[in-house]
Parts: sequence; structure tokens; C-alpha cells
Amino acid sequence: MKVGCPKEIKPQEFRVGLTPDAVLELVLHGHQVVIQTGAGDGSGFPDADYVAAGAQILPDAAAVYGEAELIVKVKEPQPDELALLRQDQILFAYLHLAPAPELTQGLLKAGTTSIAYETVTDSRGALPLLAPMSEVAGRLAPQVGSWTLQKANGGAGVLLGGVPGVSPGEVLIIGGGVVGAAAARVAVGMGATVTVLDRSLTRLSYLDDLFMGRLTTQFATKAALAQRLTQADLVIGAVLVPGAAAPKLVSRAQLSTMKPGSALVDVAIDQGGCFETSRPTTHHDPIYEVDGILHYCVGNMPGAVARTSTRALGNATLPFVLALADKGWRQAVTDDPNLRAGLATHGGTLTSPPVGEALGLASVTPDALLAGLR
Ligand SMILES: NC(=O)C1=CN([C@@H]2O[C@H](COP(=O)(O)OP(=O)(O)OC[C@H]3O[C@@H](n4cnc5c(N)ncnc54)[C@H](O)[C@@H]3O)[C@@H](O)[C@H]2O)C=CC1
Ligand SMILES: CC(=O)C(=O)O
Repeated sequence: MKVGCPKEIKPQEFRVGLTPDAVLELVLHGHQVVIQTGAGDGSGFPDADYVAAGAQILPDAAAVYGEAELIVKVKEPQPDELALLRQDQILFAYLHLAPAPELTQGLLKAGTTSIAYETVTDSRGALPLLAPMSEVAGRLAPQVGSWTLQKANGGAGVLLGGVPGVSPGEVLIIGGGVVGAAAARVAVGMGATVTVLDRSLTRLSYLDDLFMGRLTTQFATKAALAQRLTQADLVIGAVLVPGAAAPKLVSRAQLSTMKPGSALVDVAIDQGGCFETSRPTTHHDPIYEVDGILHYCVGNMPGAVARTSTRALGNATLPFVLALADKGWRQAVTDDPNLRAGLATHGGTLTSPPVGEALGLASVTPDALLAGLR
């Protein structure tokens, strides 16, 4: 199969979908790989590394999309990229369709077979292609939150770690999954006072054991959240209902109950955000203020640390990329229910019921689609 990897064009996105190591694996499996010139530069992989691994370098995105049967990239297609996708092509990337009606319609119109990294599962029901980037974004969240809290950035001027004689800042993490646990690890390391809210008692129990008393866990009722919000200096939004739009957990009215100059970091912004007042921002212009509360809502946080993120993502995606290239999409998703869980669109049909529900669109399950193709 001919596998293509374009340069990412989302603002300040420096990751790349294939590493030179992944190219070599594909070539050893008998595939051809085409890479857009400069695609790996932001992650520290010059064209020469791809050539050494056996790839062919093409001059622009049109050439890569024109030649490739399987497109492997990082972020959801931007409008210019949607225009290049074809019905006979497979797209493997983050898609986050539930909050994105135009992108969803664009993929349906293109007829492309698209597979969303963020809903591919593993045998435990976890999300192995989301997890590495959640580890990164979780670790970044207290870092960007503490920067946001600095006075010069509009924040209250609170140092999360405190100093001898002055209390540390309070960090509230809503959602104790992969992002939440990684954020807790860094926030605890900074010396902050950390509370994690989650609706899963199993997860809270795990975090309680892991942190051995160095943070507080609390079941995520509306009352608990309302009370914790009044104390927090930094709130990290890290909830996920896989495939679906993020639930709005903090209303605009609740901002007035918070301390002025506090910060919200909405990591769940890629699924639409879990604060009513969240709207997507970019690394170039990451924060804005509503009712005296700072908001940081960057949807591609791991892109800021691309050298780490590209390798971490590539480690996780490679087995699935090889399966798609070796077998074709239909056999690969038939053989592997975990990859099948990522199937989002095919031939103009939406194959993600949570996205259908979020956007009010007709959908079928991937199983029903495959049964219909038999
Ligand atoms: N902005 C960015 O650059 C990035 C964003 N993300 C996003 O971060 C979000 C979290 O991802 P993960 O931690 O990997 O998910 P996860 O599935 O590991 O954890 C989500 C947690 O939220 C909890 N939860 C669900 N509904 C809740 C509610 N109403 N109240 C309290 N807790 C609730 C679940 O029990 C679970 O423990 C996702 O939207 C993901 O796409 C991930 C990576 C990068
Ligand atoms: C998860 C995701 O969308 C990202 O890492 O950009």
C-alpha cells in the first residue's frame, strides 16, 4: 500500500504522523511511503532521516494526498485538507467529531474511510491512542496553569507551590483519568494542594492508593464541585465520555463564585470543553478572560512539545498503521474490534453513534456497516 504523511497545518502544530522509525517498519512490510517535505522538521526529523528510512519526499500536501491510499497524520483535517481527501482513501488521525459539525459533514461528503485515534480501544476498554497525548497534556496542564496565574498574564499572582510561611495554591482537577492523573502528579510535585473529582469510585480508589495521601479525592457531585470551585486557584478540566461531546460541568454563573484571577485549563476542549465559557484557543494566543477568570483552552497542547509527543504517539499508532497498510481497512477492522471502535466515517456514512447523537445526524455502528458490506 502507498502510505502518505502530510505536514500538519493546524496553527502551532509541530507533531508529525509518522516517525522515520515507523517509515522503516512500513518499508520492511513491503509498503511505499511518501512524506511531505518538512513534515518532520518540528519534531526534529529532517527529510534526510525519512529518505534514509526508505521514504520518498514530495513537495506539497496535494502531491501526498494525490498519491497515498492511507493518510496518517496527527490532527483533524483542516478545510484545505478536507478538499484533498478522496472516497478511496483511509484517514487515520485524531478527529474529535462530536463538537465539529462542519468537519463531520466534510468527511461524509468526501466519502473517506476515517478512523479516529481517540476512540480506538484496547482489551481493557481503555483508549491507547489517546493515552500518550493525555499523559503529555496532563503533565502540561499545571505548567500552563501556573503560567496563567502569573500577574503579568492577568492571573491572581498565586505561586502554586507556595513558600515557607505562605500556603500553596489549590488545584482542582475534574476527571481523574489519564489527563487527571498526569496533572495531579505534576501539581503535587509543584507542592500545590490538589483535589481530584471523578464519578468513578474505582478510579478515585486507584488515585488514592497511588498518591498515598498526597492529594484529596472526592466523588464528583454537583454540590462537591460547587464547593471546591470557591476554593480553587487553578481548575483543570479533564473529563471524557468517549466519542461524545464533553459535559458542561461549570456554568458561567459559577465563575462569580470563584476567586478573581483564578485559572481554568480546559484540556477537554478538543471534545467541546467542560466549562460553559470555554472556546478553543491556540498556542499563539492561549488565554482569555471571562468575568475575571482566566481560561486556557488549547486543543492541541501536546503540539507544544512535539519532540516528546511525536515519539509517544508514534509508538502507540504503529501497530495499527501496519495493520491498516498490511490488510486494508476492511480486513483490519474486521479482525480487530479495538481498531473497529475507531471507525468514524465510510463512504458517506457516519459510523459513530456518540457523534451522531451529539450532532443530530443519522449513524450506524461499525458492526452494522460491516454487516451491510458483506
Ligand atoms: N487539549 C489537548 O491538547 C488534549 C486533550 N485531551 C482530552 O482530555 C480529555 C480527558 O482525556 P483522558 O484523561 O485521556 O480521558 P480518560 O477517559 O482517561 O479520563 C476521563 C475521566 O473523566 C471522568 N468523568 C467522566 N464524566 C465525568 C463527570 N461528569 N464528572 C467527573 N468525572 C467525569 C471519567 O470517569 C474518567 O476517569 C479528553 O477530552 C481528551 O480528548 C487529551 C489530550 C490532549
Ligand atoms: C488528543 C489530541 O487531539 C491531541 O493530542 O492533539
